[in-house]
Amino acid sequence: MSMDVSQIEIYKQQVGKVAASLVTSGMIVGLGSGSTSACVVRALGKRWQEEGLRFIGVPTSVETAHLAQSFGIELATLGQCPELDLDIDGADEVTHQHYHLIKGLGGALLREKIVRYAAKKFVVVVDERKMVDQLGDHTPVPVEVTPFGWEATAKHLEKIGAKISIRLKKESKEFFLTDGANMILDCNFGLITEPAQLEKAINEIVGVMENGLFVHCTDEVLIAGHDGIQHLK
Ligand SMILES: O=C(CO)[C@H](O)[C@H](O)COP(=O)(O)O
Repeated sequence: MSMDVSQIEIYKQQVGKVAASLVTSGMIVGLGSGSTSACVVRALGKRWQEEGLRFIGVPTSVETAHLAQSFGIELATLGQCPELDLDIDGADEVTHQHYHLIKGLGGALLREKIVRYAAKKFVVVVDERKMVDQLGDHTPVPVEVTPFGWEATAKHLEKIGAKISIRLKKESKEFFLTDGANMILDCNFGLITEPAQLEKAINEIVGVMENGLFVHCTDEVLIAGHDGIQHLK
């Protein structure tokens, strides 16, 4: 679905504002990564500064931590706050049925998944381009691997059907490294019919830290599009 860049930006800001309205004072909130999550953090920052909203944020990336801190938002680690009331994060693909996700084009999938599973409720924020019938529609599955022996890990991934593209930094030909200093192998499996099985099969491979399939774990989806905001539960 092709769309004007400025229109997409407006959608992200709209959905960010609605997601931020779900946070109430006293909550412990997971703060996702990526450009849509950044809109949520900005909207929360505005509420923090203008309304005196007070909550504790648990960031899923260094970039998100810096953005939240720029508004004065109080942050904690999972060590300090192991149980979250709510986690709000973006996604690269969301299925219409069951709200299964592919995440990790922004490279924060391991921390995002850890934070998600520490939260009682998970709300996903997207624009309508991200909605698909089946995962693998237009996005590979990002797989976070430890750099030691990554070539062997890649061979195992190929054996289960992955066509691999090594994630590089945009500005150079160096390997992209996550906040945890791991590499990302973007794995194209075509259309994914059994996401739960694939999520498990990938994570059984030695050297794999985590993959970007989030299966049966989304509680609500906020979708910004030409009809306004849809709130699916
Ligand atoms: O999973 C993510 C980062 O690891 C992001 O949430 C996902 O890539 C969506 O990003 P954006 O909102 O910029 O499209």
